[in-house]
Amino acid sequence: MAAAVKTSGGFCNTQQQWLHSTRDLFLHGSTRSNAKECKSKKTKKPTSLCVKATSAKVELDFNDPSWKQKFQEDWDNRFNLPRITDIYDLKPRPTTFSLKKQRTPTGDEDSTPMDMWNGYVNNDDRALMKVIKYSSPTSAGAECIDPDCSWVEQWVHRAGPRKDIYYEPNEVKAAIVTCGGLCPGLNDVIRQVVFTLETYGVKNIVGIPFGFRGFFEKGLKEMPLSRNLVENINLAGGSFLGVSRGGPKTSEIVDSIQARRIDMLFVLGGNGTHAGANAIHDECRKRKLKVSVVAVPKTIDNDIPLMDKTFGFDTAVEEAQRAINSAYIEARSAYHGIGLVKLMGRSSGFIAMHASLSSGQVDVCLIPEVSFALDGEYGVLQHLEQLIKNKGFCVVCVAEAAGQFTFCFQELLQNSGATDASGNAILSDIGVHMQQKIKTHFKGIGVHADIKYIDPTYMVRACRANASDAILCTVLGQNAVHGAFAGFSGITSCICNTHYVYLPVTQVITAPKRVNHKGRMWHRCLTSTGQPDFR
Ligand SMILES: Nc1ncnc2c1ncn2[C@@H]1O[C@H](COP(=O)(O)OP(=O)(O)OP(=O)(O)O)[C@@H](O)[C@H]1O
Ligand SMILES: O=P(O)(O)OC[C@H]1O[C@](O)(CO)[C@@H](O)[C@@H]1O
Ligand SMILES: [Mg+2]
Repeated sequence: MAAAVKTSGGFCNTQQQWLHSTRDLFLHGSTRSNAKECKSKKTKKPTSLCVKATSAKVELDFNDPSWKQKFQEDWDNRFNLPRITDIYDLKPRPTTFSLKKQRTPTGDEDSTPMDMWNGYVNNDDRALMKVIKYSSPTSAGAECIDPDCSWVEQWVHRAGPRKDIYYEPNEVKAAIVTCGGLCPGLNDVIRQVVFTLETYGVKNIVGIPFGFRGFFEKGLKEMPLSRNLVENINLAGGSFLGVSRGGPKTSEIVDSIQARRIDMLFVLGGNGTHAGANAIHDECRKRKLKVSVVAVPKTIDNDIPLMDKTFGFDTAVEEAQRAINSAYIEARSAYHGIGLVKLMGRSSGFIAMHASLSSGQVDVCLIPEVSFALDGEYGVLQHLEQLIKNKGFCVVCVAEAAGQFTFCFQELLQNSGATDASGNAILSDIGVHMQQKIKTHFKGIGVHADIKYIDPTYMVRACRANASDAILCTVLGQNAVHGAFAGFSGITSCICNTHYVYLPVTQVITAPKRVNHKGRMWHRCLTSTGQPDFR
């Protein structure tokens, strides 16, 4: 049987545009490069969310006894980490990274590594990407490779310090850049990258101001960084270096990297930034530059595939549930109160779903992955009417992309086709739209309704990282530096299945991760809200 596989956990009956399972990433590689449905309806131009799949697609014949081996070989090829030694003939040297430092009689630290220390990661160490073996494709949220769900094994490379390194620390110039929108934890990562570089013995560390623009804009000077300078930056939100969207062409960035003699570039950002980091890595390879480009996945949206979560997401959820709490208090205290909260998430509903779950105060959660009608017998407005009648008040949480970007469904709101400096589509305001619709509906039926609309927008991301994000940032930042010294480039430092790993950037820029509407988490959210199907 060829691999025209049944789709479990997809978003529409026709060919799925937004694929989210590992099985899909493997089997449907070529469907993703069909950008037809990703085109903006108005401009007919592909949106920047449609990044072409770079992974090879292997047709699997499940009657072939060696299909598992073929699958695994393709997997290993795709998840193999690119190294600077792929293009450069280099000899490694023993690492200078050691936590068991010997002390000289003067009390100064000597960075000579102790041979006996067993704290290094072997290049062949791996972590399992998936740990559930579904017995059937019909199991909730099943992600299966073959029709019988018989195969699970998928390994990725473990992150951490290696015994051998490919750079002389005292000759290294390392640069850090933070791109895209703000995200809690950016400063924590910057700080840990600097600390770890210094632990290796790097003296020349700089920050590139205001994202990729800092490579280009005249008047933006790189900032020398040191442990002393970044010691306390994690106590505040934002980015110590500044962020931006848009910016120069890849070739101009690499010209600048060459001119500045940068050996290691740490790129902190979301899916757009990762696409940029990959392009920089490719261009450096083309020019045969010995530069390690290492990304750290940042985005409150949590929409980068294959990883458990991106840093900043937990904090954003925590802040978002404060807004929900306020909406709940307002709604509960008003006669026929309706609390409405709109939460960020450019193309996915993770923040809305998790904040709804964590607050436990939401009656209706609306996300872009699940279509819904506002009007009609089974629409949201009819349900709100019932809630007001039965309970006296209610709370609605809507993701900013809800009713938009659904591709497979009827969209509620049309976008203007306008894009931001990075090429991301600018969304219509679903919150304001819903507020108006609710008002009109209740007026129309002659029932009093007191709507309190809260749009916390930038408040969920302009804050300092919470404890769990701070730990994640610490580990990811340190591992990014270990990855660069180990000679990897074009990788991202992330967490998969609770383990810290490196993934090739090519594997995480195929398409944004979206909530699996057939997955257990969304079903838990529905159990919590008690909302019906709005179609
Ligand atoms: N496909 C691409 N190729 C090269 N560079 C890109 C690409 N997409 C985006 N970039 C660059 O990456 C940077 C950040 O992109 P973007 O504004 O989309 O934010 P992001 O990294 O996705 O983060 P956020 O989650 O905040 O949106 C921008 O400077 C943009 O020019
Ligand atoms: O207004 P800005 O800074 O361009 O960013 C808004 C977008 O950035 C994010 O915070 C992260 O991608 C989205 O949730 C949101 O749509
Ligand atoms: Mg993005």
